[in-house]
Amino acid sequence: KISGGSCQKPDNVRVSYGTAGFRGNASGMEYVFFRMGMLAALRSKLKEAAIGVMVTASHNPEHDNGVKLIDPQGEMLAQSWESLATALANVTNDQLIEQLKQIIDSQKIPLSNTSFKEVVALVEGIESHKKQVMAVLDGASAFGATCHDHGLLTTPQLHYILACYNGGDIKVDEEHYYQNYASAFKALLNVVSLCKLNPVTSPVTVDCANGVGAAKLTKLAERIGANIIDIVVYNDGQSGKLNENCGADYVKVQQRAPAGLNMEPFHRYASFDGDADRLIYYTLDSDCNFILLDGDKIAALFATYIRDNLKKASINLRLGIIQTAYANGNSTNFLINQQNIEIACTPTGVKYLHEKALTFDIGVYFEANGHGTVSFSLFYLNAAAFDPNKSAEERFAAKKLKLFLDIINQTVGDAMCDLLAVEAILQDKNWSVKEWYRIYTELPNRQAKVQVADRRIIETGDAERKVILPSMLQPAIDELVRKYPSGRSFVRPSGTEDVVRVYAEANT
Ligand SMILES: CC(=O)N[C@H]1[C@@H](OP(=O)(O)O)O[C@H](CO)[C@@H](O)[C@@H]1O
Repeated sequence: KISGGSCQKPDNVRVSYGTAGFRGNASGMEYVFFRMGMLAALRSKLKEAAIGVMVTASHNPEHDNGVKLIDPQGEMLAQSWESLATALANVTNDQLIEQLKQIIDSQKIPLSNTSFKEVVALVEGIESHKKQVMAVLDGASAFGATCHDHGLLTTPQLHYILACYNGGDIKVDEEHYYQNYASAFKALLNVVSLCKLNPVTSPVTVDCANGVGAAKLTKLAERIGANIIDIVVYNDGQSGKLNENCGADYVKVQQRAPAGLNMEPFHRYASFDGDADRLIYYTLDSDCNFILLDGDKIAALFATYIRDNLKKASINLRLGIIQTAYANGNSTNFLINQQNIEIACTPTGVKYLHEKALTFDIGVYFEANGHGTVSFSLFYLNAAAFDPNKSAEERFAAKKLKLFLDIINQTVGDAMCDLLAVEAILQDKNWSVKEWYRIYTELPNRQAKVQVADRRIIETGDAERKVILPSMLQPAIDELVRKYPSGRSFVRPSGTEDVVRVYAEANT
């Protein structure tokens, strides 16, 4: 009763599966994992046993209308999401589990390892991350992969561990991550505080969006030591819901603090997103106006710090900043006109920024929403830090820069590492958040999303800054924008949600 689907997966998982256990409330990757896991579970554990009701669903809603529901005799029961929902409404989880049990009993299938109870757990609906982990482990084991389950991690921690693993360090684990970045941070602070009379010791309060970052940041802070950095964790997930009125995206888009956070002027506040790959800072000015220090400002801080130290070390490397259309116009002006730093603009999505960053010797890339990092090779800096032909001052700047870059997680934007990097620069420059946000003033801006019948009719060009189709749209935007000094606006279909995003900024 295995029926073809159109998931673009390797041959042995090409058929995409779920069972009637799918109640229509899983979505996106969760559903893909769920289907893969169920496929593997069914094929390997139940030996392709017939099952009362099967669903095949396609990745692509244009194929097969997205979904099919077939009974064991091959009879088509439903062929659209709507009819599926109706058909499934008559099958309870209990009934499905009962069916699975009967199949197992009747076929006398020996169950091993991850077994029937996990299939049942998938069907019953347990915490989503456990479902996903089991589904992936099951799916991967079924086609012979060796799996290492590292438990709950932030997204960047997982990237870090994988990068170490691919680099040959197969024993690497979560603790390795903390030790690596805690010691890198301490090493830089050791160097910078020696030449400073008045270290910045005020706390930084971090809204962890009630996500996985809370527990991980607490561990990292413990490894560094409270005498070196004072991190207060807010929204640690004990009571609030993930991303509900909090988190980096909420703060960035709403331009306001997470609910319930009592802020003091000029204190430092930061927000992670749920999986801790985005970071933004914010504070209040003396009139209690909310001041956002987003990905653009973090990029500007990183890039100017790197540039200044490259100069002091007399190292000639090509430094670039990569932005997207969402970068505030004044951040672009500041970097190009005042700082003379090279800028590139790519379409939205860190994979594009990352790729472009690699074309520079040192590439600083950030989306305005706080997702970003730095790509570099330490080769020149290591050499310069020990070059006897350089002056002590030059060697010192090279060493400092190397220590700074040691704090960066190059594999992907990492809220924890980026936080440490910001804190280290502020310490080194003896800056409060006030000096930092004053490097330039953002143009006032708004971001909105609009539901349309079919977002795919909008095609963009020039790194998503111009609409190509429908052809009447760009002239209409231009006409509106012309009315406002420093006005800029663009429209693009989202790549992750069924909406069209609209961005606008201007002098007022
Ligand atoms: C304006 C905005 O924040 N867009 C986000 C969002 O993409 P959209 O294609 O705009 O839906 O999700 C992406 C993935 O997280 C992120 O990389 C990107 O920056």
